[in-house]
Amino acid sequence: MKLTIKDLTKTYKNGVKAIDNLNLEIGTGMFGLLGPNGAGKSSLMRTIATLQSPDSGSIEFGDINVLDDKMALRKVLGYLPQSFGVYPKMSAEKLLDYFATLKGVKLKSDRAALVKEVLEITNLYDVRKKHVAGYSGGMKQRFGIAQLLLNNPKLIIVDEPTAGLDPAERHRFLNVLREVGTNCTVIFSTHIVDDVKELCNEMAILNGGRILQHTTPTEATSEIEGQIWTKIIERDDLETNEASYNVLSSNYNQDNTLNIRVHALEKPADDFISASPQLDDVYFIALKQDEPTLA
Ligand SMILES: Nc1ncnc2c1ncn2[C@@H]1O[C@H](COP(=O)(O)OP(=O)(O)OP(=O)(O)O)[C@@H](O)[C@H]1O
Repeated sequence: MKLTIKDLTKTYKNGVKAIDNLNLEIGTGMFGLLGPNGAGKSSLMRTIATLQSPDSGSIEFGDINVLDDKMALRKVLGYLPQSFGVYPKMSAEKLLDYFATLKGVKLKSDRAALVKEVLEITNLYDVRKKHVAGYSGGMKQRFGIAQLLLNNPKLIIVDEPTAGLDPAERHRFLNVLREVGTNCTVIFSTHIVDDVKELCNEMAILNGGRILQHTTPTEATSEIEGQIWTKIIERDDLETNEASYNVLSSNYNQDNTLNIRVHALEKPADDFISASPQLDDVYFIALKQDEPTLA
């Protein structure tokens, strides 16, 4: 099912325009919404999830008019917010069984089968007897996914789920999402470029409430093939280089020198060497092009 967002705008009471005339189409699979802090990712996700209303625009999911029929969307939605509640001292298995009861699954055996299934998908089956309150951050995030899977959602929205997870937990979480994303639409927001690179078949870069680029990771990197250049410089020379070249990023080497990456259609100077484009380059180019130019 396709999610279609048209001319969406949201200005908060304090005057911040968090969503600025945004248009986007999202199909089945993993969709990555990439943007820096304050780009408007949470605002957009909360709006799609019917938790807040936009000032204008429309959102459709399949044949559901999301803004007119919030209940219809909620029936097929699974939403994992950036941070979510405190859990009681109850085992994951019991808590999920309780949620399944609330959802109306009357037969104990049906609930047991459903709970087992979602625990297995989220890799929590082995720790099903442990209290959720004692789970690590990553396990809690996966439990959040288990909980929303009980509803068999068609649209899953996860807001910055990997923030604060250690690398191993992050990988486990991404693997779970990858599996879940095979048969529904998953929108996943992050400011971590690698999350999108590893997981998403489609992506959009968001900044200032606007979509700067809607693309696929492969297409985006191949478009800037031959335009990325690197050079090793002394730390103190960064400012000079920034003044002369379009420096996208700089990373320290062990000897305290810097490795800079520059975007240019042609080799900027003899001491640069060509580098293969990465998704980070795509992201930084998009953000730099969006910077207000000083008149
Ligand atoms: N309830 C609110 N009232 C007023 N301003 C808000 C509100 N929520 C968000 N904002 C502002 O709207 C802009 C977009 O915020 P939003 O949280 O949607 O961005 P984000 O991309 O999710 O960023 P982050 O990663 O920091 O959560 C920011 O300038 C933020 O300060």
